[in-house]
Amino acid sequence: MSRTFIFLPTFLITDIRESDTGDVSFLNSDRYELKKLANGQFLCPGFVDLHTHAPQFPNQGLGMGLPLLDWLDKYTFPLEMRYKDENFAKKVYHDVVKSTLKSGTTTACYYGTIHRQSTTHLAKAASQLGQRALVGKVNMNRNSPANLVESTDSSLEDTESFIKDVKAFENPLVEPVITPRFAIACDTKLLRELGDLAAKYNLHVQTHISENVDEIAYTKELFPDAESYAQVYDSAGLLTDKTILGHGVHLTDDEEKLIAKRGSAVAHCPNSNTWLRSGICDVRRLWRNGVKIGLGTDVGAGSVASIIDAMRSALATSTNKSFFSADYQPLTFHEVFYLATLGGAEALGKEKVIGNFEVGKDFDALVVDVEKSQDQTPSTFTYEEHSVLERVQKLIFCGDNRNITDVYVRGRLVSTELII
Ligand SMILES: Nc1nc2[nH]cnc2c(=O)[nH]1
Ligand SMILES: [Zn+2]
Repeated sequence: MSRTFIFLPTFLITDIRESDTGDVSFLNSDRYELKKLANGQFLCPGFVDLHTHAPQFPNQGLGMGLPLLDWLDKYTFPLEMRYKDENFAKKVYHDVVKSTLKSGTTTACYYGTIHRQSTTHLAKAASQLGQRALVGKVNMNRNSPANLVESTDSSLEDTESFIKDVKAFENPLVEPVITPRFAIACDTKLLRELGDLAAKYNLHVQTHISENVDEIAYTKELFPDAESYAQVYDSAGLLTDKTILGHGVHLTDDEEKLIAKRGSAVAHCPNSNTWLRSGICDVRRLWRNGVKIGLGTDVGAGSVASIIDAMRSALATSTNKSFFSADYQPLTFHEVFYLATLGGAEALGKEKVIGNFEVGKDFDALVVDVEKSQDQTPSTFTYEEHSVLERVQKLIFCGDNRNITDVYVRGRLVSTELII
């Protein structure tokens, strides 16, 4: 049975429905575009990727198995240095945005590099290709290779210029985000001034927290007076209800409660946590402590840029955790689907705009196709009798980009431009 969906030029989801008799002739006007879903297709809310590094895409799949700090030195920092070259950045970033859109990511939180102009190219690519995006110029003023260390003043000046550059696009879908890399790479003064900038411009903040045990030990050495890693960010005014903290694998209960109290969110990045052997994040404990959570791909520590993979990895890691903790209930496919959509929207405070198809929200949507096909385009094997819920399971457990036929952001079909 195919069904008719109605797309309105307002870009909003409306409550106009096909009449009971199936008569849609009243819609034969220029105001509406009718699309019939083919057998096996269903509409899915667009995915939210809460944490990914656009400059690291060329390194996908490299250095897996190294611990975080060695991986940064050996693979990540040498690549990020190359983004001093704006032409290199422009080319990579265009492909990155095309690739994440093709993966069904309608909203992405991107880290750039320390380079202001190159990171502006990333924001421009998202703006031109129609993605909803939060884009951050990374701040680093210590404990990093010389080519990636900024002075405190230039880091702040460039960040403020970057904010103005992105705001000048006047695209409500693309926002600058304050992005201290992590506490190891930023001193107290820089962190505090970045907290002030976030408040001055009412911006989101993104950074890393408690991903790896050596990282936590080094942070404690650098901030001996802080009660905890979370406290370092909190003292700088960086824990707000617009903050997204990447990972949070080894947070204590007290830290989780502080994060919840401030209204900050955690980006759960299970693929990355596996390949850098960082650990297994206890999503249920974060929920119990009241922390908002969504999913992140964390490319290039994560090897796959797709939130479908992030859902599958979240299921796999929580299942593995349950083997060793008898009372641990693995996540369900319903729960990871929530994390990939509405959970991500709530983490960003955008739940009134995106995350599902409630009337009045923007139409950020994917046409998903899980029907078996001669030409092997979709990657699943499905018969007509499979219900929509079964098709959703197939997408999560066996699907990939080939199952995403169309991508809409705020009612605009963006996937037609995505032939890479
Ligand atoms: N996974 C990951 N963790 C980090 N911590 C600081 N920088 C990074 C990064 O680029 N990737
Ligand atoms: Zn990261």
